[in-house]
Amino acid sequence: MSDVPMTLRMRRPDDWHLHLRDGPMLDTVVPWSARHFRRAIVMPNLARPVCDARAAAAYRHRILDALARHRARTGIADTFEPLMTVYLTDDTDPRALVDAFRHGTVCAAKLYPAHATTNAAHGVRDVARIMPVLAAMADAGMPLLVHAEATAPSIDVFDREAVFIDQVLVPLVARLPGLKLVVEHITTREGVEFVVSAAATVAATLTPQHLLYNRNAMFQGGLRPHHYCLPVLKREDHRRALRRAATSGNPKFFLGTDSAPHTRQAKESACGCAGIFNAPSALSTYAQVFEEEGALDRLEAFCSLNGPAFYGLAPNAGHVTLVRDGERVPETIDTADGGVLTPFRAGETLDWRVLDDA
Ligand SMILES: NC(=O)N[C@@H](CC(=O)O)C(=O)O
Ligand SMILES: [Zn+2]
Ligand SMILES: [Zn+2]
Repeated sequence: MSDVPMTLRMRRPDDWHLHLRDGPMLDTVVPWSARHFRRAIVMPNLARPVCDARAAAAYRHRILDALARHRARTGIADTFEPLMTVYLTDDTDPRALVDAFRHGTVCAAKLYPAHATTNAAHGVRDVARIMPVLAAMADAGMPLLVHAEATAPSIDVFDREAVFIDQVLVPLVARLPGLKLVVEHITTREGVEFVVSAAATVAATLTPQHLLYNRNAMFQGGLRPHHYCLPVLKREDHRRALRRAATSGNPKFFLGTDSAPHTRQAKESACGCAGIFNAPSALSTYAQVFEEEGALDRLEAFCSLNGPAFYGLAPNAGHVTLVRDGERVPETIDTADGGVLTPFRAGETLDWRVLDDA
Protein backbone atom coordinates (compact mmCIF):
# COMPACT_ATOMS: atom_id res chain seq x y z
CA MET A 1 0.00 0.00 0.00
CA SER A 2 2.56 2.53 -1.13
CA ASP A 3 -0.05 5.28 -1.53
CA VAL A 4 -0.79 5.35 2.22
CA PRO A 5 0.66 8.55 3.69
CA MET A 6 3.14 8.16 6.54
CA THR A 7 1.78 11.14 8.45
CA LEU A 8 -1.67 12.61 8.66
CA ARG A 9 -2.41 15.98 10.20
CA MET A 10 -5.96 16.80 11.18
CA ARG A 11 -8.04 18.99 13.41
CA ARG A 12 -7.95 17.79 16.99
CA PRO A 13 -10.81 15.32 17.49
CA ASP A 14 -13.54 15.20 20.12
CA ASP A 15 -15.12 12.17 21.76
CA TRP A 16 -18.92 12.36 21.55
CA HIS A 17 -19.53 9.42 23.94
CA LEU A 18 -17.29 8.86 26.95
CA HIS A 19 -17.48 7.34 30.45
CA LEU A 20 -15.07 8.96 32.91
CA ARG A 21 -16.43 7.48 36.17
CA ASP A 22 -15.56 9.18 39.46
CA GLY A 23 -13.03 9.17 42.31
CA PRO A 24 -9.73 7.31 41.75
CA MET A 25 -10.98 5.78 38.47
CA LEU A 26 -11.66 9.28 37.11
CA ASP A 27 -8.13 10.33 38.10
CA THR A 28 -6.76 7.30 36.27
CA VAL A 29 -8.67 7.51 33.01
CA VAL A 30 -9.31 11.18 32.23
CA PRO A 31 -5.68 11.94 31.20
CA TRP A 32 -5.92 9.20 28.56
CA SER A 33 -8.85 10.96 26.92
CA ALA A 34 -7.35 14.44 27.33
CA ARG A 35 -4.21 13.23 25.51
CA HIS A 36 -6.02 12.89 22.17
CA PHE A 37 -9.38 14.60 22.48
CA ARG A 38 -10.16 18.25 23.07
CA ARG A 39 -13.80 17.85 24.16
CA ALA A 40 -15.96 14.94 25.22
CA ILE A 41 -19.62 14.32 25.87
CA VAL A 42 -19.43 12.85 29.36
CA MET A 43 -21.95 10.13 30.13
CA PRO A 44 -23.99 10.58 33.33
CA ASN A 45 -24.26 6.92 34.40
CA LEU A 46 -22.29 7.17 37.64
CA ALA A 47 -23.16 4.76 40.44
CA ARG A 48 -25.32 7.64 41.62
CA PRO A 49 -26.52 8.99 38.26
CA VAL A 50 -26.12 12.64 37.27
CA CYS A 51 -29.81 13.57 37.15
CA ASP A 52 -29.84 17.36 37.24
CA ALA A 53 -27.88 20.52 36.47
CA ARG A 54 -26.41 20.82 39.92
CA ALA A 55 -25.01 17.28 39.87
CA ALA A 56 -23.67 17.87 36.35
CA ALA A 57 -21.89 21.07 37.39
CA ALA A 58 -20.38 19.34 40.44
CA TYR A 59 -19.21 16.40 38.31
CA ARG A 60 -17.65 18.77 35.79
CA HIS A 61 -15.62 20.32 38.62
CA ARG A 62 -14.43 16.91 39.77
CA ILE A 63 -13.27 16.15 36.21
CA LEU A 64 -11.37 19.43 35.96
CA ASP A 65 -9.87 18.88 39.43
CA ALA A 66 -8.66 15.44 38.38
CA LEU A 67 -6.96 16.99 35.36
CA ALA A 68 -5.39 19.68 37.53
CA ARG A 69 -3.96 16.98 39.82
CA HIS A 70 -2.58 15.16 36.77
CA ARG A 71 -0.99 18.38 35.54
CA ALA A 72 0.58 19.04 38.95
CA ARG A 73 1.95 15.49 39.06
CA THR A 74 3.29 15.22 35.52
CA GLY A 75 3.63 18.75 34.17
CA ILE A 76 1.54 17.67 31.18
CA ALA A 77 -0.94 20.41 30.33
CA ASP A 78 -4.13 19.88 28.39
CA THR A 79 -7.13 21.86 27.18
CA PHE A 80 -9.73 19.18 27.78
CA GLU A 81 -13.31 20.38 28.00
CA PRO A 82 -15.96 18.08 29.46
CA LEU A 83 -19.41 18.58 27.94
CA MET A 84 -21.95 17.49 30.51
CA THR A 85 -25.14 15.47 30.17
CA VAL A 86 -28.13 14.67 32.36
CA TYR A 87 -29.50 11.16 32.98
CA LEU A 88 -33.22 11.01 32.28
CA THR A 89 -35.51 9.27 34.74
CA ASP A 90 -39.27 8.84 34.93
CA ASP A 91 -39.27 11.95 37.13
CA THR A 92 -37.14 14.39 35.10
CA ASP A 93 -38.60 17.89 35.22
CA PRO A 94 -38.85 19.27 31.66
CA ARG A 95 -38.50 22.91 32.60
CA ALA A 96 -35.41 22.45 34.80
CA LEU A 97 -33.81 20.28 32.12
CA VAL A 98 -34.31 22.80 29.34
CA ASP A 99 -33.13 25.65 31.60
CA ALA A 100 -29.89 23.75 32.25
CA PHE A 101 -29.42 23.40 28.50
CA ARG A 102 -30.17 27.07 27.82
CA HIS A 103 -27.69 28.12 30.52
CA GLY A 104 -25.03 25.90 28.96
CA THR A 105 -24.62 23.76 32.09
CA VAL A 106 -25.45 20.65 30.09
CA CYS A 107 -25.29 19.91 26.36
CA ALA A 108 -27.67 16.97 26.09
CA ALA A 109 -29.79 14.45 27.97
CA LYS A 110 -29.18 10.71 27.99
CA LEU A 111 -31.91 8.12 27.78
CA TYR A 112 -31.08 4.74 29.28
CA PRO A 113 -33.95 2.29 29.11
CA ALA A 114 -34.19 0.94 32.68
CA HIS A 115 -31.69 -1.91 33.21
CA ALA A 116 -30.32 -1.73 29.66
CA THR A 117 -26.65 -1.34 30.66
CA THR A 118 -24.16 -0.35 33.40
CA ASN A 119 -25.82 1.81 36.07
CA ALA A 120 -29.10 1.99 34.15
CA ALA A 121 -31.31 0.77 37.01
CA HIS A 122 -32.72 4.28 37.45
CA GLY A 123 -33.32 4.72 33.73
CA VAL A 124 -36.60 5.34 31.96
CA ARG A 125 -39.17 2.53 32.29
CA ASP A 126 -41.51 3.72 29.58
CA VAL A 127 -40.55 6.32 26.98
CA ALA A 128 -44.23 7.23 26.51
CA ARG A 129 -44.24 8.56 30.07
CA ILE A 130 -41.45 11.09 29.47
CA MET A 131 -42.99 12.47 26.28
CA PRO A 132 -43.42 15.97 27.82
CA VAL A 133 -39.67 16.01 28.55
CA LEU A 134 -38.80 14.94 25.02
CA ALA A 135 -41.23 17.48 23.53
CA ALA A 136 -39.63 20.26 25.59
CA MET A 137 -36.19 19.13 24.40
CA ALA A 138 -37.35 19.17 20.77
CA ASP A 139 -38.66 22.74 21.21
CA ALA A 140 -35.38 23.85 22.80
CA GLY A 141 -33.14 22.11 20.25
CA MET A 142 -31.59 20.03 23.05
CA PRO A 143 -30.08 16.75 21.80
CA LEU A 144 -31.38 13.43 23.11
CA LEU A 145 -28.71 10.72 23.34
CA VAL A 146 -30.03 7.18 23.42
CA HIS A 147 -28.74 3.80 24.50
CA ALA A 148 -30.93 2.07 21.93
CA GLU A 149 -31.64 -1.39 23.27
CA ALA A 150 -34.91 -3.02 24.18
CA THR A 151 -34.79 -4.61 27.61
CA ALA A 152 -37.57 -7.21 27.77
CA PRO A 153 -35.90 -10.45 28.93
CA SER A 154 -37.62 -12.39 26.14
CA ILE A 155 -35.73 -10.46 23.44
CA ASP A 156 -32.54 -12.06 22.16
CA VAL A 157 -29.51 -10.01 23.23
CA PHE A 158 -28.35 -9.72 19.60
CA ASP A 159 -31.74 -8.32 18.49
CA ARG A 160 -32.11 -5.65 21.14
CA GLU A 161 -30.96 -2.70 19.07
CA ALA A 162 -33.10 -3.52 16.03
CA VAL A 163 -36.18 -4.09 18.22
CA PHE A 164 -35.69 -0.81 20.09
CA ILE A 165 -35.36 1.11 16.85
CA ASP A 166 -38.57 -0.41 15.56
CA GLN A 167 -40.58 -0.14 18.73
CA VAL A 168 -39.33 3.14 20.17
CA LEU A 169 -37.23 5.28 17.82
CA VAL A 170 -39.32 5.02 14.65
CA PRO A 171 -42.50 6.15 16.46
CA LEU A 172 -40.53 8.78 18.42
CA VAL A 173 -39.12 10.59 15.39
CA ALA A 174 -42.55 10.41 13.71
CA ARG A 175 -44.11 12.06 16.73
CA LEU A 176 -41.32 14.63 17.36
CA PRO A 177 -39.77 15.28 13.97
CA GLY A 178 -37.79 18.27 15.28
CA LEU A 179 -36.02 16.29 18.01
CA LYS A 180 -32.23 16.16 17.73
CA LEU A 181 -31.35 12.55 18.34
CA VAL A 182 -28.05 10.68 18.59
CA VAL A 183 -28.32 6.91 18.48
CA GLU A 184 -25.26 6.09 20.57
CA HIS A 185 -22.80 3.34 19.71
CA ILE A 186 -24.77 1.77 16.87
CA THR A 187 -23.90 -1.85 16.20
CA THR A 188 -26.22 -3.05 13.44
CA ARG A 189 -27.21 -2.67 9.82
CA GLU A 190 -30.68 -1.69 11.08
CA GLY A 191 -29.09 1.11 13.12
CA VAL A 192 -27.27 2.42 10.07
CA GLU A 193 -30.40 2.24 7.90
CA PHE A 194 -32.50 4.03 10.49
CA VAL A 195 -30.02 6.91 10.77
CA VAL A 196 -29.41 7.22 7.03
CA SER A 197 -33.11 7.35 6.18
CA ALA A 198 -34.09 9.70 9.03
CA ALA A 199 -34.02 13.52 8.89
CA ALA A 200 -30.79 15.50 9.31
CA THR A 201 -31.65 15.87 13.02
CA VAL A 202 -30.81 12.19 13.58
CA ALA A 203 -27.17 11.07 13.91
CA ALA A 204 -25.12 8.22 15.41
CA THR A 205 -21.82 7.55 17.13
CA LEU A 206 -19.61 4.57 16.27
CA THR A 207 -17.09 2.90 18.59
CA PRO A 208 -13.66 1.50 17.65
CA GLN A 209 -14.56 -1.98 18.89
CA HIS A 210 -17.67 -2.31 16.72
CA LEU A 211 -15.69 -1.19 13.67
CA LEU A 212 -12.76 -3.51 14.36
CA TYR A 213 -14.37 -6.71 15.62
CA ASN A 214 -17.36 -8.93 15.09
CA ARG A 215 -18.80 -11.16 17.80
CA ASN A 216 -16.27 -13.92 17.19
CA ALA A 217 -13.80 -11.73 19.09
CA MET A 218 -15.65 -12.52 22.33
CA PHE A 219 -15.00 -16.24 21.88
CA GLN A 220 -11.54 -16.31 20.28
CA GLY A 221 -10.00 -19.48 21.74
CA GLY A 222 -11.99 -18.98 24.94
CA LEU A 223 -14.19 -16.42 26.64
CA ARG A 224 -12.80 -12.88 26.24
CA PRO A 225 -14.34 -10.60 28.84
CA HIS A 226 -12.37 -7.58 27.65
CA HIS A 227 -14.27 -7.70 24.37
CA TYR A 228 -17.62 -7.60 26.10
CA CYS A 229 -19.57 -4.36 25.95
CA LEU A 230 -23.15 -3.29 25.35
CA PRO A 231 -24.61 -3.26 22.83
CA VAL A 232 -22.77 -6.54 22.35
CA LEU A 233 -20.55 -7.07 19.27
CA LYS A 234 -22.59 -8.35 16.31
CA ARG A 235 -21.97 -10.62 13.33
CA GLU A 236 -19.70 -9.70 10.42
CA ASP A 237 -22.30 -8.28 8.02
CA HIS A 238 -23.26 -5.72 10.68
CA ARG A 239 -19.63 -4.75 11.19
CA ARG A 240 -19.32 -4.24 7.44
CA ALA A 241 -22.37 -1.96 7.42
CA LEU A 242 -20.88 0.08 10.28
CA ARG A 243 -17.55 0.45 8.47
CA ARG A 244 -19.32 1.61 5.31
CA ALA A 245 -21.34 4.15 7.31
CA ALA A 246 -18.32 5.51 9.20
CA THR A 247 -16.23 5.94 6.05
CA SER A 248 -19.07 7.06 3.74
CA GLY A 249 -18.55 10.76 4.38
CA ASN A 250 -22.15 11.05 5.61
CA PRO A 251 -22.04 13.78 8.31
CA LYS A 252 -24.60 11.91 10.43
CA PHE A 253 -21.88 9.52 11.62
CA PHE A 254 -19.18 10.59 14.04
CA LEU A 255 -16.67 9.42 16.63
CA GLY A 256 -17.85 8.28 20.06
CA THR A 257 -15.44 5.88 21.73
CA ASP A 258 -17.77 4.63 24.49
CA SER A 259 -14.57 4.14 26.49
CA ALA A 260 -16.02 2.52 29.63
CA PRO A 261 -13.47 1.38 32.22
CA HIS A 262 -14.14 -1.43 34.68
CA THR A 263 -11.36 -2.95 36.79
CA ARG A 264 -9.87 -6.23 35.63
CA GLN A 265 -11.47 -7.84 38.66
CA ALA A 266 -14.92 -6.64 37.61
CA LYS A 267 -14.37 -7.77 34.00
CA GLU A 268 -12.80 -11.17 34.74
CA SER A 269 -15.62 -12.46 36.85
CA ALA A 270 -18.45 -15.00 36.88
CA CYS A 271 -20.71 -12.05 36.02
CA GLY A 272 -18.40 -9.66 34.21
CA CYS A 273 -19.24 -5.99 33.64
CA ALA A 274 -20.02 -4.64 30.17
CA GLY A 275 -17.67 -1.95 28.92
CA ILE A 276 -14.32 -1.60 27.13
CA PHE A 277 -11.66 0.90 28.21
CA ASN A 278 -10.44 2.05 24.82
CA ALA A 279 -9.27 5.65 25.42
CA PRO A 280 -5.55 4.79 24.92
CA SER A 281 -6.06 3.07 21.54
CA ALA A 282 -9.30 4.48 20.11
CA LEU A 283 -7.96 7.15 17.76
CA SER A 284 -5.28 4.88 16.34
CA THR A 285 -7.91 2.17 15.79
CA TYR A 286 -10.21 4.53 13.89
CA ALA A 287 -7.24 5.50 11.68
CA GLN A 288 -6.52 1.83 11.02
CA VAL A 289 -10.15 1.19 10.03
CA PHE A 290 -10.23 4.18 7.69
CA GLU A 291 -6.94 3.10 6.14
CA GLU A 292 -8.23 -0.44 5.61
CA GLU A 293 -11.33 1.01 3.92
CA GLY A 294 -9.23 3.29 1.69
CA ALA A 295 -10.89 6.33 3.28
CA LEU A 296 -8.15 8.16 5.18
CA ASP A 297 -9.25 11.34 3.41
CA ARG A 298 -12.53 11.09 5.37
CA LEU A 299 -11.03 10.43 8.79
CA GLU A 300 -10.91 14.09 9.81
CA ALA A 301 -14.59 14.68 9.08
CA PHE A 302 -15.57 11.61 11.12
CA CYS A 303 -13.27 12.44 14.06
CA SER A 304 -13.23 16.21 14.16
CA LEU A 305 -15.90 17.91 12.02
CA ASN A 306 -19.20 15.98 11.91
CA GLY A 307 -19.69 15.88 15.69
CA PRO A 308 -19.19 19.62 16.29
CA ALA A 309 -21.46 20.40 13.33
CA PHE A 310 -24.25 18.27 14.80
CA TYR A 311 -23.89 19.85 18.26
CA GLY A 312 -23.69 23.36 16.79
CA LEU A 313 -20.08 23.91 17.92
CA ALA A 314 -17.03 25.10 16.02
CA PRO A 315 -14.38 22.50 15.17
CA ASN A 316 -11.26 22.66 17.32
CA ALA A 317 -8.54 25.10 16.34
CA GLY A 318 -5.72 22.74 17.33
CA HIS A 319 -4.43 19.73 15.43
CA VAL A 320 -3.05 16.24 15.97
CA THR A 321 -0.65 14.37 13.74
CA LEU A 322 -0.95 10.62 13.19
CA VAL A 323 2.28 8.90 12.27
CA ARG A 324 2.34 5.45 10.71
CA ASP A 325 5.19 4.04 12.79
CA GLY A 326 3.54 2.00 15.50
CA GLU A 327 2.53 2.57 19.09
CA ARG A 328 2.42 -0.09 21.76
CA VAL A 329 -0.64 -0.22 24.01
CA PRO A 330 0.22 -1.01 27.64
CA GLU A 331 -0.74 -4.52 28.84
CA THR A 332 -2.30 -3.02 31.93
CA ILE A 333 -2.84 0.38 33.51
CA ASP A 334 -2.87 0.75 37.29
CA THR A 335 -5.73 2.70 38.79
CA ALA A 336 -5.10 5.35 41.41
CA ASP A 337 -6.50 3.07 44.13
CA GLY A 338 -4.60 -0.15 43.47
CA GLY A 339 -6.84 -1.67 40.80
CA VAL A 340 -5.84 -2.72 37.30
CA LEU A 341 -7.35 -1.89 33.90
CA THR A 342 -6.83 -3.91 30.75
CA PRO A 343 -7.12 -1.45 27.87
CA PHE A 344 -8.58 -2.24 24.46
CA ARG A 345 -5.84 -3.87 22.30
CA ALA A 346 -3.60 -4.37 25.36
CA GLY A 347 -0.04 -5.31 24.40
CA GLU A 348 -0.62 -4.79 20.68
CA THR A 349 1.48 -2.52 18.54
CA LEU A 350 -0.92 -0.30 16.64
CA ASP A 351 -0.24 0.97 13.11
CA TRP A 352 -0.82 4.63 13.93
CA ARG A 353 0.75 6.72 16.67
CA VAL A 354 -0.83 9.98 17.74
CA LEU A 355 1.38 13.04 18.19
CA ASP A 356 0.38 16.29 19.82
CA ASP A 357 0.44 19.15 17.40
CA ALA A 358 -1.34 22.04 19.10
N1 LIG B 1 -20.91 0.26 26.80
C1 LIG B 1 -20.84 -0.52 27.84
O1 LIG B 1 -20.75 -1.74 27.71
N2 LIG B 1 -20.86 -0.02 29.10
C2 LIG B 1 -21.07 1.35 29.49
C3 LIG B 1 -22.50 1.75 29.42
C4 LIG B 1 -23.03 1.97 28.02
O2 LIG B 1 -22.52 2.79 27.27
O3 LIG B 1 -24.01 1.31 27.65
C5 LIG B 1 -20.54 1.52 30.92
O4 LIG B 1 -20.85 2.56 31.52
O5 LIG B 1 -19.84 0.65 31.41
ZN1 LIG C 1 -24.80 2.62 26.16
ZN1 LIG D 1 -21.47 4.26 26.78
